[in-house]
Amino acid sequence: MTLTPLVYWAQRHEEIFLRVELTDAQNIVVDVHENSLHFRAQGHGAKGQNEYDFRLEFLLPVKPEVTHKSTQRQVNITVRKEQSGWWERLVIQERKPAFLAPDFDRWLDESDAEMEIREKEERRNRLKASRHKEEGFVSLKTGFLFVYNLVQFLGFSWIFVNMTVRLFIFGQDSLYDTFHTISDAMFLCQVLAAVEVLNAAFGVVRSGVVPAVIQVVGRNFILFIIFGSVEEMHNKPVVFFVFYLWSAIEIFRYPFYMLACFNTEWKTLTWLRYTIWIPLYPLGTLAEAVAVIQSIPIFDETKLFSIPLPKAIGTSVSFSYILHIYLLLMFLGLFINLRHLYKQRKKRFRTKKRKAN
Ligand SMILES: CCCCCCCCCCCCC[C@@H](O)CC(=O)SCCNC(=O)CCNC(=O)[C@H](O)C(C)(C)COP(=O)(O)OP(=O)(O)OC[C@H]1O[C@@H](n2cnc3c(N)ncnc32)[C@H](O)[C@@H]1OP(=O)(O)O
Repeated sequence: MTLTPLVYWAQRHEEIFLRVELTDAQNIVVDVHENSLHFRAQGHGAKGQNEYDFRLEFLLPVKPEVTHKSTQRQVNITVRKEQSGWWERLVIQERKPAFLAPDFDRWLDESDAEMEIREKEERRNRLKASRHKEEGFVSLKTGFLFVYNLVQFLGFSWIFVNMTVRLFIFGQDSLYDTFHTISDAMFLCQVLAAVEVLNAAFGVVRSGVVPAVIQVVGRNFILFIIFGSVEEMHNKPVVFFVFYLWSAIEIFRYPFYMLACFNTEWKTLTWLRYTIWIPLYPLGTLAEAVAVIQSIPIFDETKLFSIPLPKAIGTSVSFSYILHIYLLLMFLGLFINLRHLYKQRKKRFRTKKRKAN
């Protein structure tokens, strides 16, 4: 014998919710045909473990597609109304079937349901507005990063091309006047590079703050203190090697970032950005260390930046002591950044491989 389960119902403007009181329901069949719903399942209901069945003739047309979800305690059915609106009752007959009752857990009267719709609408509008704001911020950020990367790319390309052409034309002689011909452009690019520390610190890009600080402070120390403030260093060939090694990576790194701004990549460029630091970084650090070592006797002689001691002690502390400490810091910085770049490389090529699989 088939039995009828208890069915609770509630409505919204768009849909009907039915809750069928059946525990551990199995073999559930829910059919909607010509506005009538037929339910059949086995489960544990008011009359114990049995086959349960019911039929409902809806008051108004409904859509034929129906969704149902069973939990351990009940089966929840959602039927969509053909036309949005409020029904004065669920079924066509005026006397409701005995097994049907309002679902007070979900029950709303018409005005409450309208309020719910309004709230939903407001929530949707708020979400849309915040998405618009976010999109605005993203496009502003992308525009800013693109322009920044473009300026740096142009700056470092000018430096690299200029030095290469001069090397071809003037040969070894070009090594001695790098500072005079290139330093203004390098000052500009390296001052701008401070933006990279801010970008990392404020989360504009996903780079590490410490590696960015080491990179920018390290280079600017060499550029402004060792080269910029010591005239005797201006015509040393080491300036050529430092500037050339710095710009050799940047002519690949910045275009790589420019493409990244538009979620695009060119595989060769990605490979170059994440590979050529392997020889360049140690060589660049070595060239910087040579510059520091060459500047030590000059600082000793000129007493530039020396720290005066109280009169009772006499003399002053030469800046060269700071430079000795800096040489140690350089190798610590080199280690931190090599490790960081190695991790970035591994991450980049690992994710790429995974995506390809
Ligand atoms: C306070 C104490 C200071 C003490 C100082 C001590 C001195 C230490 C001296 C150390 C020696 C320095 C030697 C050095 O000067 C020598 C040379 O430079 S030689 C030349 C070779 N050099 C290089 O190869 C280094 C080049 N520089 C860098 O790679 C970066 O500056 C570095 C911070 C080291 C690493 O970059 P980052 O952490 O940003 O890694 P990614 O490039 O992989 O970027 C991560 C993600 O962020 C996105 N991103 C980053 N920047 C931008 C941007 N401008 N525009 C758009 N997108 C950007 C990037 O796309 C990555 O995104 P995703 O993760 O989605 O792929």
